[in-house]
Amino acid sequence: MAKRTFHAAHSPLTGELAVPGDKSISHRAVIFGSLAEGVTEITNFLRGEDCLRTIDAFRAMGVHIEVNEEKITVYGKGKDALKEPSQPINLGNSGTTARLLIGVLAGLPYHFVLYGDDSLSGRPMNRVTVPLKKMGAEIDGRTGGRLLPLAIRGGKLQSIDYEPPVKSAQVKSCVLLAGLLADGRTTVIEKTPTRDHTETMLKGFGAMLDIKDERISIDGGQKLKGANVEVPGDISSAAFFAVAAALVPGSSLILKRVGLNPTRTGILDVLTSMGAEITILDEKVNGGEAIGDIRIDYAPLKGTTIGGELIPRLIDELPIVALLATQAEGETHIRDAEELRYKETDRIVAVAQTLQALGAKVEVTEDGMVIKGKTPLHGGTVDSYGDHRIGMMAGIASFVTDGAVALKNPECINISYPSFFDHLEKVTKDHS
Ligand SMILES: O=C(O)C1=C[C@@H](OP(=O)(O)O)[C@@H](O)[C@H](O)C1
Ligand SMILES: C=C(OP(=O)(O)O)C(=O)O
Repeated sequence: MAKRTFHAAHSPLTGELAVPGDKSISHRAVIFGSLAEGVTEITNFLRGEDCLRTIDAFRAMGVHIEVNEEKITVYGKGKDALKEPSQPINLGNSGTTARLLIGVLAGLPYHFVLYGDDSLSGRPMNRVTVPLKKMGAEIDGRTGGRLLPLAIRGGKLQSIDYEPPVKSAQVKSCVLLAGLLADGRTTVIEKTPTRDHTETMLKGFGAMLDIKDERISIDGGQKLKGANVEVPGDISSAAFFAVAAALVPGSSLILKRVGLNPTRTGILDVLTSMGAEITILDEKVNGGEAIGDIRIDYAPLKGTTIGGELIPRLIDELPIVALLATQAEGETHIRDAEELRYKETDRIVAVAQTLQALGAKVEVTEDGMVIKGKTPLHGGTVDSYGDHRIGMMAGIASFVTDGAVALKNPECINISYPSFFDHLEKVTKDHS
């Protein structure tokens, strides 16, 4: 079993770091490029395992996709050119590939079989199969179509008005993608906003959307046109080094060209409310997405309360926020975050167990956790549980532990941040 040791490193983080491309936007660029007519060039694409699964899935349907050092090129020929794959599609560990792809496949007149790794095979798919079956798709799978492997018989879909029972950009995106391929107007009703990259990119590929208050509507049958996408840095990856800088006295770190879409910047709100100094530099809009540099200056931290509409704006950052909270004066309450239980692991349990193993005081609640700070952390051996965000949280913990953190199963970090170890080495070597 592979193990990785993170030596305790307490010197300030300074200088600049460019984190890899945004995972959500990279997936979508391949999906829309494959459905579009014409060439789509994607720069700063995230070469993490999850996004490579999305490329493989469309290649299996006959889309020509070139992967070069500087860009990904998708030679889209429109959705009617997609072919029935001869083999089952392996989705690996990627929830986003699974949920968004199912929305596309439901609208194609073919048969598909989808499967994933152990983690993905335990994650709920009924959140997307329920609306798609209402639209007319035939889908079956384990436990009555709730879990992978799934078999899909796609075809003609009818439009629906649908209010997802969970706050999920994956579900919204799935229904909008199926709506694009359906007859009539499909509407997703979203009371709490979730990341809106699908809506932004659909427009960038030439589709018309009607967005009024909580209603996002799309008319089926619209043709997409290939477009170029420059993927911003992933704020969910930047969050690990932003937190590291916020943890180590004397740090002043600049994270370059990070996506600042307001549906994703909850982490910056939390860092600020806990006392860290955050400055945005050089902000601009590129392809409908805000982007800029983030400077994080260390300042003493205090506990906070995180819940409600903030949760979807930082759902993937909650593990690293929990580590931050161990070093803040007072209690931090995380509420309304039951969705964490349906990620790569039950992240409420995995975060609590990992931090407790390093000496933190974390109490698990039904929909979140309570973290008591400021608590000294010690070194130890922990497991990623195969969850990239847990593994990276453990790595960043070594900025505050009094001894080394040994991580079992570190390879999962390649899912979203293949250069994580190099970047960790860079910020520690440059400045220790
Ligand atoms: O749409 C997306 O790209 C994502 C949405 C979120 O999932 P949910 O939609 O399940 O909240 C997030 O956790 C995931 O990493 C990426
Ligand atoms: C939950 C995540 O991704 P996905 O749902 O795509 O597996 C994540 O990246 O933290």
